Amino acid sequence: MLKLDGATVRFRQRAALDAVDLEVADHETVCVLGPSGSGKSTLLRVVAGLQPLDAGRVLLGGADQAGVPVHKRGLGLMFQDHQLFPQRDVAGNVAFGLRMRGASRAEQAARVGELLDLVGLPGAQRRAVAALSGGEQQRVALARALAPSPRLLMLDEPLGQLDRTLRERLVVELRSLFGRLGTTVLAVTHDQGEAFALADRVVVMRDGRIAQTGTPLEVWQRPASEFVARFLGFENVVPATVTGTVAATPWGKVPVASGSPQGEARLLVRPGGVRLVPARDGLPCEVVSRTFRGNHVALRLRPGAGPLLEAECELSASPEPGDAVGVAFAAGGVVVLGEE
Ligand SMILES: Nc1ncnc2c1ncn2[C@@H]1O[C@H](COP(=O)(O)OP(=O)(O)OP(=O)(O)O)[C@@H](O)[C@H]1O
Repeated sequence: MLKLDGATVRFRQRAALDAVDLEVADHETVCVLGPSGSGKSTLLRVVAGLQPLDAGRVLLGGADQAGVPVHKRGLGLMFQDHQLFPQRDVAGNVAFGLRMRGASRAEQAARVGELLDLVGLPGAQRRAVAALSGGEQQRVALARALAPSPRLLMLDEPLGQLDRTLRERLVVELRSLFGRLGTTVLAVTHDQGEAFALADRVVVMRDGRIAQTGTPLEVWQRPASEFVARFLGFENVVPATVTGTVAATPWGKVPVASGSPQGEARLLVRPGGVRLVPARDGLPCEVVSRTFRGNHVALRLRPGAGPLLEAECELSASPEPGDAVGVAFAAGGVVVLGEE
């Protein structure tokens, strides 16, 4: 469906996109994630035809898009800077792309009704856009982008303005909607929770390049590098020397999976791989803090040597700050990271 082939954009000397290769298959939802300035918006703008390439190609359905203007690419755009038209009502906004294509009034009305049902705003045709909540406006923007049945739907921070509860609900609705419609989606977000909930595949960007691509589970379980691990919020990363299935670290010996890369490496211990045991049976640590996180407790532990350790435990088994605990490591929660 979509292919980027060595896509490069430079602003002055700096590459905002640096020879990016990316493919999105029919019916696939791909989320591009990355810190501010990593090139996410530039990537979307290049695909939309809003930003010319300095090198490389963008292909849609196998056809090179060089010289093809935005409105001829068959894309649905829901961008932060593409606000709704405040002077038009909901129906006027949703029908925008249909009018541009010369659809009859009857066709427009039927399609608008269908789309408002789809996004959970049945009967909202005549409502004023300014009188809608943020979440409702977001749904109208989505209906507008979907109206002309685009071959590729592109979303830039689709739920960026909304509060967390609404975002979490909408993300689930969006995923099921895209599944039902068979829409192909390329979305950009800096919120990993959103990307992981929405995507079939995530692409993590760093400085205009792809740092890792994989299913949400693959990236979460096996971050490719220290950059990706830290971007995902993991903090237990230390230097290590791996020999067989054991890594020597500042926290002592840590088991690693057989087949792990050998020698000097950076090592990630996911909080789930840190098990609490009686103080005399493991690495002795003091509990520095604990934070309730819904169904578990996040702990910060200070070992005798090495950096602080993040751990997780059940609500009912949680020690208190100041308590002495022991730590054992589980190989299933340990990842030998690749080179940056
Ligand atoms: N029009 C422009 N002129 C000059 N530099 C630009 C322009 N647009 C983007 N850049 C630079 O290109 C780099 C990538 O920007 P881009 O907006 O693609 O990042 P992003 O990952 O979308 O960031 P954010 O999450 O903050 O929106 C940044 O260093 C940015 O400053």
